[in-house]
Amino acid sequence: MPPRAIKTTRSASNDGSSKSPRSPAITPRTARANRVKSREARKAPPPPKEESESEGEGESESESESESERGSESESEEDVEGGSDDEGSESESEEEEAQAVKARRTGGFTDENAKWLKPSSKKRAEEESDDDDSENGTEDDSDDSEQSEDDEDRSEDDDEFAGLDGNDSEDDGDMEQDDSEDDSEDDSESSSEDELLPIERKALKEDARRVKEKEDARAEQLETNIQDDDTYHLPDEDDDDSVPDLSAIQMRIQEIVRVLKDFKNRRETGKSRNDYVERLVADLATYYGYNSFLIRYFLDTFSVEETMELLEANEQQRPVTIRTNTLKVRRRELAESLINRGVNLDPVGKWSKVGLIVYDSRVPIGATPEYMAGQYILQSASSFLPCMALAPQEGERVLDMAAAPGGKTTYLAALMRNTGMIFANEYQKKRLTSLVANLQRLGCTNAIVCNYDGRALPKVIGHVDRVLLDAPCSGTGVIAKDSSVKTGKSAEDIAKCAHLQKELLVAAIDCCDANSKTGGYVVYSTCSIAVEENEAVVDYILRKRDVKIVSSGLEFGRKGFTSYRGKNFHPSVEHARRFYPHVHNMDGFFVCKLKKLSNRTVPTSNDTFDEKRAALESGYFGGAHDGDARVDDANADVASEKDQAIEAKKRKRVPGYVKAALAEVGAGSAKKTKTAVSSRSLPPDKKNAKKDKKSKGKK
Ligand SMILES: C[S@@+](CC[C@H](N)C(=O)[O-])C[C@H]1O[C@@H](n2cnc3c(N)ncnc32)[C@H](O)[C@@H]1O
Repeated sequence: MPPRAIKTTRSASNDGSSKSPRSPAITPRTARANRVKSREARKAPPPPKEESESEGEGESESESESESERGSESESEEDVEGGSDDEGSESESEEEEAQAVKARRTGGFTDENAKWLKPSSKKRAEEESDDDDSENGTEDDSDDSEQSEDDEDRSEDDDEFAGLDGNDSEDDGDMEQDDSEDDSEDDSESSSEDELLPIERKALKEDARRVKEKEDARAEQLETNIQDDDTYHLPDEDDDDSVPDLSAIQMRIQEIVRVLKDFKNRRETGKSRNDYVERLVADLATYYGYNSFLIRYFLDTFSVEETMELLEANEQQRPVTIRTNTLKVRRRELAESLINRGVNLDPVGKWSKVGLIVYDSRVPIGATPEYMAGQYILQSASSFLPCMALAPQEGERVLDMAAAPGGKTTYLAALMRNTGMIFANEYQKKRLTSLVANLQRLGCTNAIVCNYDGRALPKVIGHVDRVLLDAPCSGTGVIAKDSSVKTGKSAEDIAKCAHLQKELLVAAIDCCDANSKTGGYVVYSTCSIAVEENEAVVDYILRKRDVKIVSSGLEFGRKGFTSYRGKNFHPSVEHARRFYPHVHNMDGFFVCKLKKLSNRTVPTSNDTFDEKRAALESGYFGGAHDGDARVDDANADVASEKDQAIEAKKRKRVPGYVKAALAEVGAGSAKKTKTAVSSRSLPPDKKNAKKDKKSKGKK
């Protein structure tokens, strides 16, 4: 039978996110929003399938995992089976069938990734908002460069309101007239009125009163907007504990964002930027249900507009994606089988040959015969990326250091066509069951499951050709999946994760054989968007081991940060890739590929000379607290005592590349500059203490 067209009964456009069979999670924000009376009336009824599925997912993901245990996957059987049961009950209308036939005739994979990569165009707030154009005007501003457009929107809105104002007064007049007419009608008892029952007359009056009330409210809002056009008066802190008025908070958020965009002209005299930002932090935290730490963190990492986009994207579920297990079936064959079962799907995009996006399905996608037979696995699209970056070769020895539930291990096995050997390690015993189950279901016969703390592995398995470290993390990239992250993560949690991640990455590098004929690569990934867990970790490893960052070969994704809040990272960190829910409509992810240059446990290779010198010139060694942090980190390393001794010796010497680089930038003697660097890097209080000590000594 010739392969049939894949485009089928999809009734909506290919933008993925809002058409996904997964429901939006019931987040604190949406739950609260439901309580806001003014919104209730406007809310579209949710699709019937939503509740059960999001609950299922929530349950499976809120398993008592500490942040260091958090998995980014939804491959476990429970997750999957919670999936699409209700979809099975969806009745098929004739119209749908007709559309299906039509779509089938059009034929073939569409592979239009661009469409799918865009998050759903309509933002939730917009969907929920009423027809108030002033709100829409502001929220439509998703682009950083849209300041002027925003202003345009504003003025249009204002015009529209101005029109309304005029109408309003007319309406008011009419209203009053109506009222008086009503009254006079009541008095004169016209013939039609005569026919009305008293209760009907009362209802008519009530209707008229409501219309008037609505018009008054609009007029009032218009006035507010006109006032706000120039400056926005920041209201005093809410200090009552009553249920927050989300509509008011939403309006205030918009106003504050508007002020921050043109602070000079729009701020209230006497209020600082910080006053506005702090209010914004509090309002966003209330509106979206986060702790203020995380909101502040996002605002420190992204622009205000981008933070808002991220927060909105976190309110929507990502599209459901599956990965074809090419050990058992080709994607086209799988797609055909699933289409025959009533699954509406498409390829995820040109960048993947194995991924399919599932729009909706008449059968539970985690319980089809094809699923049971291991022809596919439910896997988030961003989880494909680290495996693609690692690109394991047939016959190699590969280590997957943190493997459960096995989404990536099974992909590695498929890429290696079940040849060579994969060490699939998982530290948590209880997670081994899902790992083993997935390996068995998908028919991976080249994997050995082991149960070690990843940090101990260099002593256990020695050298392999490639290592994947999909590290345990804070999960700040997968908030749409696990809303507990919104309130459950603190700066301390992120610091703890970062510490473990550094130790695991040192071990990952030590397990990798720099002399491998085909490999010598390590891929580091997380489902966090926190810089401390990503760029800071790979920047650290550049100083700890003889490695360099290389291109991951991934076609898309944003560059890694080379500086963050006053800290400079090694310039090559830009080769790392960041993926975001609001940009790529994927789970937030970080992927970095490293090439091991030698098996030494200290970074001595000449290959890194240029990068280091460039880094030095760009202030890599000169950041305020950076210098200290680097030395502290070095002491906290898990390297052997011997390595540490070698390193201490090295630190006493001024390395050649430092001398050369310093000479090049015209600094005095290396010794002098070194002292200068170390004292510059002391925090002010320590500097003063040092001064005090000196002057005391002199006395
Ligand atoms: C992000 S999840 C891995 C997801 C997996 N790679 C996949 O694609 O299915 C991180 C895993 O690291 C495990 N883990 C936590 N601490 C570890 C350690 N010290 N050594 C090894 N694994 C650890 C967690 O239990 C968790 O299963």
